[in-house]
Amino acid sequence: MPATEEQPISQAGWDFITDLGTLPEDENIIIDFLLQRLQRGQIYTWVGSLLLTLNPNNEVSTSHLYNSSEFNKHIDISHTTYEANPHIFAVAAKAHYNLIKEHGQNAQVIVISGETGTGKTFNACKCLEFLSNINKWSVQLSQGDCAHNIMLRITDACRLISTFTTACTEKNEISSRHGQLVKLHYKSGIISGATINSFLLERNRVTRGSSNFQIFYQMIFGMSPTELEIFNLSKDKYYDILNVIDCNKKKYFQESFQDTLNALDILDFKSDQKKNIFQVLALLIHMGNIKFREDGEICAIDFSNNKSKEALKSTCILSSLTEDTIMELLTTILINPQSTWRKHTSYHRHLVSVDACRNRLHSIIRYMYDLLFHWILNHANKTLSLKQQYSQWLGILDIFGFESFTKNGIEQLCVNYANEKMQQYFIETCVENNRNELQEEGFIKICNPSHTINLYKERLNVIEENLFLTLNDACQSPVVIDILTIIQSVCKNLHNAQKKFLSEKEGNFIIEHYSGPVTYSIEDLLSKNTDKVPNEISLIFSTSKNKFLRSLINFGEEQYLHIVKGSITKKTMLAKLKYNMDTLIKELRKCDLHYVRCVKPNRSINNEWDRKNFQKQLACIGIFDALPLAKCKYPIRLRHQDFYVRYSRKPMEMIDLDKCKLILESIVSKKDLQTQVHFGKQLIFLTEPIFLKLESYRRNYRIKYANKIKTFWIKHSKYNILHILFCSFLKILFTGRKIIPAISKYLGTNFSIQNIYNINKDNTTVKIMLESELKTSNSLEEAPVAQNNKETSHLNLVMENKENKNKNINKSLNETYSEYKNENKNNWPKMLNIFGKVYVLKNWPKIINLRYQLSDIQTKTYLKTINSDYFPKLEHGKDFHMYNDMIDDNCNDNNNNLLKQRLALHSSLMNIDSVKNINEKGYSMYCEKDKIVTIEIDSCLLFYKNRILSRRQLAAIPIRMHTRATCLINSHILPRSVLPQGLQDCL
Ligand SMILES: Nc1ncnc2c1ncn2[C@@H]1O[C@H](COP(=O)(O)OP(=O)(O)OP(=O)(O)O)[C@@H](O)[C@H]1O
Repeated sequence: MPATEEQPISQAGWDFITDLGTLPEDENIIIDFLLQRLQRGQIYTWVGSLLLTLNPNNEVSTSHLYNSSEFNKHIDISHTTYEANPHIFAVAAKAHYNLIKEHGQNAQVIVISGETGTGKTFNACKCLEFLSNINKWSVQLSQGDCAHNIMLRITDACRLISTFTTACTEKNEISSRHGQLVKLHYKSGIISGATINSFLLERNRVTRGSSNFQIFYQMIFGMSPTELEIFNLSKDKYYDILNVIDCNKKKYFQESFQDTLNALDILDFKSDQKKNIFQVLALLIHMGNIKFREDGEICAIDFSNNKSKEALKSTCILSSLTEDTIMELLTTILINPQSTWRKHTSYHRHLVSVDACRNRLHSIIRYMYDLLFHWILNHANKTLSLKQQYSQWLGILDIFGFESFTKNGIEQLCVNYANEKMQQYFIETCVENNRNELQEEGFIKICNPSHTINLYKERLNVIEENLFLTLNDACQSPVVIDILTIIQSVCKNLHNAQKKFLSEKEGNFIIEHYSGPVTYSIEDLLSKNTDKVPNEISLIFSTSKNKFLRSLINFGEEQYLHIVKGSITKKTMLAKLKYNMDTLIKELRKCDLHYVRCVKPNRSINNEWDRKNFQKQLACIGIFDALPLAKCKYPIRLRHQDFYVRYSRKPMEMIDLDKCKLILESIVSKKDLQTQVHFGKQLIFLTEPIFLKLESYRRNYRIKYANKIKTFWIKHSKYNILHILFCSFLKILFTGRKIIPAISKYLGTNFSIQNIYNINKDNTTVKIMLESELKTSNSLEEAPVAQNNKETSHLNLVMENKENKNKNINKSLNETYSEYKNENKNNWPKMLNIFGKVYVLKNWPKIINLRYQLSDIQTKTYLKTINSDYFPKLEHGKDFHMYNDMIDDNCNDNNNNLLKQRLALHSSLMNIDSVKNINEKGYSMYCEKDKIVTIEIDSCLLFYKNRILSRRQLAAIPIRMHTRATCLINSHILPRSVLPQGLQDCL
C-alpha cells in the first residue's frame, strides 16, 4: 500500500475503524482499507449512514456473520449499550426501529443497489430474514404462530417469484431479471401481511435462445418422466427457448423444484392451478419449437420439419385450439379497418417472411409468460395481504444491477437506464440535499454548487428526451425506417455539451453512463422496442376450451394491461419503462430511504486485486461523492419543532432553541451535550447514542404514565359496578321491585349479587357527598374530573375503601335518599336526574340512556368496545331501559326546554370542524367520512374514534399505547397534570 508521510492513521489502527468518513479522502487509502477489511472477513463498512457491502467472492467465509449471536446484537437497538457496527442487520434494525417508533415516515425503504453479481439479492434476503426473526421475537406468544405463518409465506413468495425471474448470465449464475419491491405491512408493530411489486421483468429472455428463467429448467429436471409426458415433454429432447441445458446443475434444479412446489402449496395454489401453471409453461416450450418456411408468396408453418410438426401438435393439445387457428394466429395478421368486433369488415393478411412470423411467435410467447408471471404474483399477493388494513410498511427494494456485456441490446439499455435513474435520485436526495443542509447549518464550508447532479440530469435528459423519444416515434411510424440513420441524426442534433453522453460508432451507439461507457447494438432495437402483442391473441385464446388460458387472457385484459389500455396506449417498451421508473421514484419520495451499496472486488489474471475496477465500482455507486458528508458525525437531524414535540412533556407552545436545549440538558450529560449534540439554525444534530438515549427516556416516560392510567382504570371499573348497584337500588326503592331480579335484568340473567361482590374485591363502598364536602375530600384525588368539573352539581358520588361493604352501601344510600326525600318530597325524579347527571353523565359516559340516539350498529360497537369486559350480556335497547325510564317517564321538565338548553350548551362546545353535521334531533351522530361517533352527554361532548374516547377535542395524534386493547379507553377522565404529553394533546 502506498504509505505516505501525511497519512494520519496507521494500518494497525484500521482495525477499529468502521466508517469510511474517519479516513482521509484519498481513494488509494480507501481501497486499501476496504480490501484489508475484506481479507479480515469484514465485508460491511459504514459511509456515514450508508452501508457499503463487499461481495466476499469466496475469498472469506461469511456464514458467521448471519448467525443467531449476530442477530441478537441488533435485535434491540434502543438498548443503551447498542453499538451500530456496520452490518446489513443494522440497516434493517434501524429501518424497523424508525417505523415502530414512528420516527420519520410511515414507509421505510431499504434500497439495495450495485452492479450485477455484487450481492444485492443476497443482502435483500438477509434483511428479510432479520425482519422475520425480529417479528417473531416481538410478537406475543399467543400471536406467535400467526406471525410465523405470514413470514413463512412471505419468504416462500419471494422464493417462488425468484424462480420465475432469475436466470444465469455471464456475470451471475442466479441473476435477478426484474426489479422487486417487497413491502412488509405493519400493524401495531407486527408484520400483518405483505405485497411484492415486480417491475421491468426482462421478458425478452424467454425467447432469447440463451439461458432462460430457472422455472423452465426446474420443471424439466424436477418432474419425473411420467409427469413430463402429460405435457408431451422429455428430458432428452432439445427445446429452442431453453437452449442447451447445463446438466451439471441437474441436482440443484431438482432440489429447487421441490422448494418451488412447497412454495406453491404454502401460498394456497390448488392442485389444478399448479397443473395449469406447468401446462402453460409447457405450451410456451413447445411453441418455441415451431418453425416457419416461405411458401411461394406467403409464409407458413414448416411441416417438413418433424420437430416443428410435433411442436404444433403439442401446442394444439395444450392450448385446446385447432391447428388451423394456431396457424392463422402465427402466420396472418387480422386487418380490421372498422372494428375488431365487426367481423364482416375484417380480413387476414398473410405474413410474407420467416422473420415476421418468428417475431410474432416470440412476442406471443413473451406475452404469455409475462401474463402467467403476473397472474402468479397477483395470487401470491392476495394470499399475503389477507385484506388487512395497514398504516405502515417497510420495503426492501432490490433493483437489477448495472450491466455491460460484450454485446448489449435493448435489455441492457433498460436495466442501465433504471440504474441511472436510481443513481440520480440517490445523488439528488442523499448527497446533494444533504450537502445543502449541512452548508445551511454551517456544518461544512459553503462551496460552489456541485456539478455532479447537473451531469446526472443532463445525461438522463439526453437518454429520455433525445434517444427514447426518437426510438418511440420510429416504432409508431407507418413507414419502414433505417435505425442507423435515426441514431446518427439523434447524435448530430445534440448540443455540444450533450455530445459526450451519446455517440455513434461503427453502426452501434455508445452511452456514457455514470458507471462508464456501454456500447449498444442496434440489431432488433426497433422490433424489440415495439414489442407489439398481436391483438388477435385475446380473440383466439378466448375461444379455447382450456378454461385457465381463457381466464389468463381475461386477467391480462382486466388488470395487468390496464396501463397499456390507459394513457400510454400503444407505447413501447422504453415508454413503459420510463413510466414505471417515474412511478417508482414518485413512491420513494414519500418514504425514508436507507441505502445499501454493493460492490464486488475482483482479482485480475495474476491474482492481484483489480484495483482499477474496484475504484471504478466505488465511484459509480457514489461512495466518493458521499464521503465528505460521511465526515459529519451526527446522522440524526431533527427540526427544533419536531424535537420539542417528541421529547417535551409540556403541551405545544412557542418553540425556540432554548426550550430544546433545556430538554436536552435534563437528559444528557454536559460532556455529551458538548461533544455529541450540535445546535443548528433550523435543526438539532444528534449522534446515534444520544438519539437512542432520548428515545429510551421517552419510552420509559410513556410506559410509566400508561401504567398509571391502567391502574386508575382498574380501580374505577369497580366503582362502576357499584354505580349500577346504586341505580338499581334507587329504582327498587321507588318501584317496589326486588333488588336481585332488577340487577339481573340490568346485567343479564346469570349475574347475581354475589358476582358484584366478587368483582368488588376492594370492599369499595358508595357515598353521596355535598359539593362542599367534595372539595375537602382527599378520596377524590383520583377522580379529577369531578374536581375540575365546572358543571358539577351540588352532589357527587365518590368511592371509598372501607372494611364493611354491605351495610355501608345500604346505609349511605338510605340516609342520603331519606335526606333528599324529605327535602324534595314530590320532586324525587328531578333529584334522581341530578344524581344521574352528575355521576353518570359527567364521569361515566359509558352509561348512556336511550335519549342519546345511537343507531343500532354504532351503539353495539360502542358498547362492545367500552363495556364488553364488564357487561358481557349488555344489549342495545334493553339494558339501558331502566335508566331511560327514570328520566323520561318521571321527569317533570319541559322536554323542549331541556332540549334547547342542551343544544345551546352543546353548540358552545362545538369547535371541531369535522363534526359539523351534528344531528339536530338526536344527541349523537356518526360521521361516516371521519368514522367518528359524537356523543352529546348533557353539556359534555364526546368523540369516539379508533378506540379512543376523547372529550371536547378530537384525538389529534395517534398514540400507540392508547390504541391497544389493553389500554384505557376512558383516559379523558385523568387530570391533565398526570397525563403524558401525547394524551394531553389528544384530550
Ligand atoms: N455476503 C455474502 N456472503 C456470501 N455470498 C455472497 C454474499 N454476497 C453475495 N454473495 C454471493 O454472490 C453471488 C451474487 O449475489 P447476488 O445474486 O445477490 O447478486 P446481485 O447483485 O443480486 O446480482 P443481479 O443483479 O445479477 O441479480 C451469489 O452467489 C451470492 O450467494
